[in-house]
Amino acid sequence: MQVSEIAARGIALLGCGKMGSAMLAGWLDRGVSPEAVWVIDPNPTDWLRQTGVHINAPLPEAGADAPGIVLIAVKPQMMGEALPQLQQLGNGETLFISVAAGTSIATYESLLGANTPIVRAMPNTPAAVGRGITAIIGNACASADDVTRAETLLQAIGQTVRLEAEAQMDAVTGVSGSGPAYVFHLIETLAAAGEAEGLPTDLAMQLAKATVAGAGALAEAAEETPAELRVNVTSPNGTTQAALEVLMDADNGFPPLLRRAVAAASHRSKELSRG
Ligand SMILES: NC(=O)C1=CN([C@@H]2O[C@H](COP(=O)(O)OP(=O)(O)OC[C@H]3O[C@@H](n4cnc5c(N)ncnc54)[C@H](O)[C@@H]3O)[C@@H](O)[C@H]2O)C=CC1
Ligand SMILES: O=C(O)[C@@H]1CCC=N1
Repeated sequence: MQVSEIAARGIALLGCGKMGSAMLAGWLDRGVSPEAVWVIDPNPTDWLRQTGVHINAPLPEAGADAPGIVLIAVKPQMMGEALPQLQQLGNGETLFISVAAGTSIATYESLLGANTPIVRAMPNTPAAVGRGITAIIGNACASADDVTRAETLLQAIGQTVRLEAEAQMDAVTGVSGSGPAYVFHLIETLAAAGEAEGLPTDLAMQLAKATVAGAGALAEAAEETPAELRVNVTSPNGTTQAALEVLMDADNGFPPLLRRAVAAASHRSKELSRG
């Protein structure tokens, strides 16, 4: 199934910030007609205005002309204000897809009606360059076709994976949803450490960015596991071993630090779902 076929019945996009605009850009690149997209956002950007999509125009009414898909990409805190205008499309043919962190399927069912097909998704910001990864799960009303349509739409911004249970979404959010921020912080701190060792600021940042991007690309392309790739860099008694003795320390190294960071993100995701 092509994205343009899925969009033929119309897509309403609620919220067109970082995530919404990455998805919209991916769909338009894949041949979706701007005429098929209705964006609702009180702060349309210049980029959005020049796409030719409908902006804050009245949505086609519920029934035969209703959009086939509503994609919700507002902040969880804005949901109470933003969602009521779409309630009339609940309990019908329209498939709702949400990328909001910590907003549970049960919350949408209570707002839109228990007979509403809903797919909950968790993308990440490398979506902006088509390199995101999005985990998805449908509710009991979502048919196999609904989940496939959601998956195809989200593949416009990168890979997708299907979850077995909604409960996995909190851990997914802690690993891949928030994960790009951990990697960006790794780049910042690697560059700062290079500067502390005497490198000029720009050179240290260039080295740190290229190292993280190159290692990421190698980890994805190589047949070896990340652990094997790590061993390949590490000469006995060499420089890498000296660094890894610090980083792999069981009490103060990466393992307990990342364990705590991912647990904190997952915990916050659970708190958000409780409202
Ligand atoms: N940024 C990230 O790394 C990720 C974000 N998400 C989720 O994606 C959703 C959107 O996040 P971002 O795009 O980062 O936020 P953002 O702040 O860039 O975009 C939110 C958009 O919603 C619009 N908005 C505010 N009130 C509205 C209303 N009443 N009706 C319609 N639109 C309204 C804002 O004008 C803004 O353009 C959030 O729910 C977040 O949890 C999910 C995964 C990763
Ligand atoms: O920080 C957040 O809550 C969102 C969800 C995942 C990434 N950003």
